[in-house]
Amino acid sequence: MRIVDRTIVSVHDMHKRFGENKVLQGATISFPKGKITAIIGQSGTGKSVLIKTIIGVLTADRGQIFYEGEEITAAPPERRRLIRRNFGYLFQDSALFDSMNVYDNIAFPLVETLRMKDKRKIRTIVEEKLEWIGLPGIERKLPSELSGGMRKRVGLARTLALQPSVLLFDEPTTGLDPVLAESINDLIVRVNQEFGITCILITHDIQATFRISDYIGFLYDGVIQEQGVPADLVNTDHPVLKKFIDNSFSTPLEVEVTPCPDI
Ligand SMILES: Nc1ncnc2c1ncn2[C@@H]1O[C@H](COP(=O)(O)OP(=O)(O)OP(=O)(O)O)[C@@H](O)[C@H]1O
Repeated sequence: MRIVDRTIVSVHDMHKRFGENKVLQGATISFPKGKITAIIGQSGTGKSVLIKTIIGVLTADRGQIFYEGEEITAAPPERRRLIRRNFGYLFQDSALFDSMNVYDNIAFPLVETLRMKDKRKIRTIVEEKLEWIGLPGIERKLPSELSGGMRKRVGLARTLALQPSVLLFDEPTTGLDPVLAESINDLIVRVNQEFGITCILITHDIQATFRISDYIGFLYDGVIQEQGVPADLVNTDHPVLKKFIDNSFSTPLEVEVTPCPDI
């Protein structure tokens, strides 16, 4: 494993089972600060479960999660809640409130989570974020009036309004046509480059993953089997990962191989 960047979030020896279904069986992974890291693996291997334990939607049976060196899993509930404010999450279905227009959807967490009261400030943030996602002026629209790609963008605007340090994306391009999927991938790169936000990504779009990620972790059998820069994974000796990558690419994969010092 080659990681040369400072870690912001790490998961150590994570275990999670649902009845007899042992999903995570000692998963350990580090997420370098200010980088894009993707978790790949076959369907049903527990990628969503892993990121849901990171943001606290699911509670792990065993294991530790650290943020900036502080163990979230050992922190008292109030402290845990505060630390997790640094995390944003873009749900697969964007999770917008259907009965609220775009403005209220984006303003909602500012009022509810940050207890912001200054209406002018809230308006400025909402307008800024809509501008940034390339959809200015849609404040009055309802989610039902938006396309799938637009809903994803609005979901992203809402998450960005809270200024997270770490943003987790669960299948951000699923259900979108290739052009829209590409535009969402571009936005992930922009989120990372313009705001320096650490991005954690799970996706079935393996081609895009290898293109936009700085690091990739391969989850199999409840464990992160390998983590490294894309070129490391392409050149893996791990038979299952090798097969997974071969099956994911119909055309030969081109990954720029840059020298990367070992630590
Ligand atoms: N809340 C839950 N209750 C019971 N079982 C669950 C729950 N959430 C996930 N699972 C099970 O955990 C396993 C891993 O699911 P998960 O959604 O994390 O897989 P995944 O790797 O993200 O798959 P995909 O790539 O298809 O989205 C599956 O067998 C799933 O049925």
